[in-house]
Amino acid sequence: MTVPIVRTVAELRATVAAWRRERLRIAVVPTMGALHEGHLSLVRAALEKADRVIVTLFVNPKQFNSAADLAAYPRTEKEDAAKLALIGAHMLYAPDGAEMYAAGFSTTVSVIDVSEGLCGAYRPGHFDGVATIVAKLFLQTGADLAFFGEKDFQQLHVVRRLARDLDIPIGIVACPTVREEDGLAMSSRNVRLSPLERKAAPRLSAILFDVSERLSQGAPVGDTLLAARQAILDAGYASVEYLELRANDDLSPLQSADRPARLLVAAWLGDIRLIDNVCVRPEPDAETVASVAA
Ligand SMILES: Nc1ncnc2c1ncn2[C@@H]1O[C@H](COP(=O)(O)OP(=O)(O)OP(=O)(O)O)[C@@H](O)[C@H]1O
Ligand SMILES: CC(C)(CO)[C@@H](O)C(=O)[O-]
Ligand code: BAL
Repeated sequence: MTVPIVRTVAELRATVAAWRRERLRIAVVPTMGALHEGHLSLVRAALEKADRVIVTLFVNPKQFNSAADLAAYPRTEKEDAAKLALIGAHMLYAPDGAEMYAAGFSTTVSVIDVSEGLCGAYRPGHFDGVATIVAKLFLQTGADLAFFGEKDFQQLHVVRRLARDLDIPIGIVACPTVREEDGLAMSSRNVRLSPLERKAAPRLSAILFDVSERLSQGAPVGDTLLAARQAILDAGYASVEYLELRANDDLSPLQSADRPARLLVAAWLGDIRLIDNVCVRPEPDAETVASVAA
């Protein structure tokens, strides 16, 4: 089994046009490759909701803040294609840099507000790079639906705002974070952790879950987050960039967990930057709302 690999916008458009003539529903799953179960969960979710699923693979230089991080980013296209073929994706769209950014490329898509603070504060220009490439991928594929992981929670908000503000007719679907058995959020960068760092890594999610529980029971936000920062450092992390409570729906800063919220963190383990987030006071699901109303 193989998955067709498409390298050019022209070939992508020709295939999409043929699918459109058959009135097929098309989904896109943007990635930077080095696919793991987190990515595959997005592809499976897309396969459930659409007739054709395009997975994109482009290590986007415009969203990296450091040349070393870009150079070290894992590139495993052959293995990625094999994984996608196995689960039945319909296309791997893997353009090269010149196809995406032709000579003289001069446009930046910049989403304000939701891109400020959190990762936006520590990775200047990052979300401009993300918004620019995601806008291109949406317009190139013309997909009906796009699937993103909650692991990159701020990115999810940026992409939703981008589609809304630019009237791009695409539904953004959020998928839950997939974790290793020990709780570590799956990430392509995890392979760069040393064995010792990999052992320490899951303390981050354990602390997040613990703090989330305490905040939803009314623990004071300031003191609880201060103690949690120290606990992350005690677990072997070199530094904590941010550990913040934000509103689930618009990412505004919160001083108390009196509405559905997210606890978001970025921390360095050795020279690897890890991010994670968990919900605090999850939104009641439709069934709970119905039973309370009854
Ligand atoms: N553990 C995960 N669970 C669910 N979705 C994920 C997970 N990891 C990544 N994704 C999603 O996959 C898509 C592509 O992400 P990306 O290729 O950057 O992978 P990554 O593992 O997040 O890599 P890295 O964070 O090291 O750049 C994004 O929508 C991202 O949110
Ligand atoms: C959305 C994305 C593929 C854009 O390059 C990237 O930011 C990612 O992998 O999350
Ligand atoms: N998952 C977000 C991609 C990045 O770290 O650049």
